Amino acid sequence: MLEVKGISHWYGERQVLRDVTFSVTSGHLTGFVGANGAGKTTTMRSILGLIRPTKGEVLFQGKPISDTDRTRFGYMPEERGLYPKMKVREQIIYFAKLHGVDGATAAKRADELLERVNLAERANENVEALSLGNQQRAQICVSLVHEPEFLILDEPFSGLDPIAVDVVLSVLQEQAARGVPVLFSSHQLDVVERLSDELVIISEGEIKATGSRRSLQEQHSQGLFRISVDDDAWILAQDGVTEVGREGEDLIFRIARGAGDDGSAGFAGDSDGADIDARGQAILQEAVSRGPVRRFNHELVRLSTIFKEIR
Ligand SMILES: Nc1ncnc2c1ncn2[C@@H]1O[C@H](COP(=O)(O)OP(=O)(O)OP(=O)(O)O)[C@@H](O)[C@H]1O
Repeated sequence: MLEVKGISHWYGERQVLRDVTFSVTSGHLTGFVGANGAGKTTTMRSILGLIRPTKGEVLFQGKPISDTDRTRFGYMPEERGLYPKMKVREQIIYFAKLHGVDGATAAKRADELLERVNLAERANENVEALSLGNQQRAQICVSLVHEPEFLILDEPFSGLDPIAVDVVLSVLQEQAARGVPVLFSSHQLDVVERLSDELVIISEGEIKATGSRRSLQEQHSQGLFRISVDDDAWILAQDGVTEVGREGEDLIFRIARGAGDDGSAGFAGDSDGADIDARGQAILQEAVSRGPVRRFNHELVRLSTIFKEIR
């Protein structure tokens, strides 16, 4: 496990990280999400020892992280780090040797990895001859060739086509399944929603939320419902009910906490989750009495909505 503890960082007068604290555990992918300039790269560079944060520390397996630990990390930098004029396979072998892997093992692993990311046919081309997506596949091979104990990837999915996203994703999932903690940053919420099990959300240098994607979504989904009926105007006229969006014939609406105390939709009283659910049920019953209900369910909030709410 890797723990980031209370990291704050200033560039000159400007504070860009504020008491950043989170951990990355093994067995799954952790998505590090934030808008451009939120502080993801600065945090990752602090973990890697490429910058020394003004305050705070990073622990690996419970101890302050050392340079030796870091040689066992795999890193994919945002600016990518390949030599344009070197052949793809040679380059993977070169980086493996830099990490102390012997030549024969490096060659074997390079071939396996190139096969794995569907790049074997391009193995003997110069990096600069490859598309950006293929360069990224090569970069993934470089970050994995020394069989790292921790993987840290800065925007590994940006600029990839859907097939390449699936290839990179399955490679990362294999690593996670091997027990390697994987931290990847992204500003693409749709990608993160699909890919990561654990989330760390950062905004303007501050951690806004951490936890499993599912539990964060559930936490932010209280009072959110989806219904499909012929006429739904009466629902939106209820106290505390607001429209969140529409998809086809479906209305997605939220019942506010503490709403309905005037008795609308039948319920007064406490503002807890059970009460909101009861109000949802009351709306369903009324909808059924008014005509056919094609769909009614609790709606799980999209990550993009959570992101807007907590930012
Ligand atoms: N070397 C530097 N000197 C001064 N300011 C910097 C430096 N590097 C980054 N910053 C600033 O620090 C803030 C955080 O940047 P950082 O690159 O960590 O964000 P990010 O979340 O990775 O963004 P992006 O998604 O755009 O890469 C930004 O406002 C950025 O302009």
